[in-house]
Amino acid sequence: MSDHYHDHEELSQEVQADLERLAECLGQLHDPVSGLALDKLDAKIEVGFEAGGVFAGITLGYPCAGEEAGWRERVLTACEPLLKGGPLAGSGVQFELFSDIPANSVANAPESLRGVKNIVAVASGKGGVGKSTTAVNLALALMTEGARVGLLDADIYGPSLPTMLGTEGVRPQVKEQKCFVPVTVHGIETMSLGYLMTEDTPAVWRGPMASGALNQILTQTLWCNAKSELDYLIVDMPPGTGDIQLTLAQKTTMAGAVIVTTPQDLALKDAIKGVEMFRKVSVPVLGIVENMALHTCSKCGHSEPVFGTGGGARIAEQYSTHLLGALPLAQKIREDADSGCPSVIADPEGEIAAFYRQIARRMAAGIWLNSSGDEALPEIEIS
Ligand SMILES: Nc1ncnc2c1ncn2[C@@H]1O[C@H](COP(=O)(O)OP(=O)(O)OP(=O)(O)O)[C@@H](O)[C@H]1O
Repeated sequence: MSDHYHDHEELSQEVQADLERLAECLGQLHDPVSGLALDKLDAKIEVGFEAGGVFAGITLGYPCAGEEAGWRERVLTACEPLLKGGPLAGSGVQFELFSDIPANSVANAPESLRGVKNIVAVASGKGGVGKSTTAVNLALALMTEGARVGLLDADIYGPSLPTMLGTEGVRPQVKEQKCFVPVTVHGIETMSLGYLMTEDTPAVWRGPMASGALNQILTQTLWCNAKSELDYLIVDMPPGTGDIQLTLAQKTTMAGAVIVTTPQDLALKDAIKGVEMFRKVSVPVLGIVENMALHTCSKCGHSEPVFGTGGGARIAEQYSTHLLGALPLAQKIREDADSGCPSVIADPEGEIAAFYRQIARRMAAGIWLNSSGDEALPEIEIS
């Protein structure tokens, strides 16, 4: 991890001792996403004293811009007792939150995927449950939390990403006659079979031939270059749990999978098949997203669980995974997706964007925990 602060002054022993105590206090603060104390996580804590002020830095392994204000408050509260007396008395505190996202990529990945740190599948056992809407908003939410994100629309039966991102009719550039350059939109890098289809694309191409084309855009898209890498590549998987899904999961060596479901029984049965499919190929299931969980009447404000309740949580418990979050059945989610400006971008401060950002942080924290093991100790640096 990079050092954010450096030695500037010789510190007295008293100041050193207080900074050590401060680092210890910060180590006991709980990360709200994983629920674990920093000293149980592979976090980095930096404390220092310079020009009469204390600085404190915390580095987490997932993008967490939305948690900054909360962390600032907790850190300032933790610092308070040490600033009441002793050598640090009366000092101001400068706090910064950083993220350093670990890579779960593999050595034998195709060249174009080598700079991609984490590939995450968004899948559903059943069609029409809102998998693409979730994948698009999740990718954008990770970006707004501070990550560099790519989104691959692998839904060969009906690529919907161009509609949801307002990129219909866009054609990706081709570099050196062999690689596609992803289309940058709303701050993320995107690629879709939809960018290569025209209205005249024969239906057959959408079936068996499309799976060949899918393999091609996966391995021949320039997701990264020498100057940049992607923290996450979100793959909007084709619905179902057939051979295409299985091959894709195996071929790309994924950091994890997110299963989208609605709460009704039929969708839940299919979601279980999805969980089992990823288990079979040793892809960790990062959690379940329950979509269209509650409907709130826009006239009277009454909320109803149209498709039943608690199904996502039950599967999560049964299969020892997490319920990452639940989205309401909201006209706004559909309207935003249809208009090419998904809710996370259309209303970044709104309640729906907050749901997606929370899901994104939970998912990314899950990848971090998987890659570091829960019991890793924090790196503490005092300067
Ligand atoms: N939470 C929601 N509230 C309201 N509408 C939603 C919600 N989630 C998705 N939708 C709408 O439901 C429809 C289906 O969503 P989407 O295309 O994301 O599903 P999918 O599971 O990817 O479908 P497919 O299997 O066909 O690819 C879209 O019109 C979308 O805007």
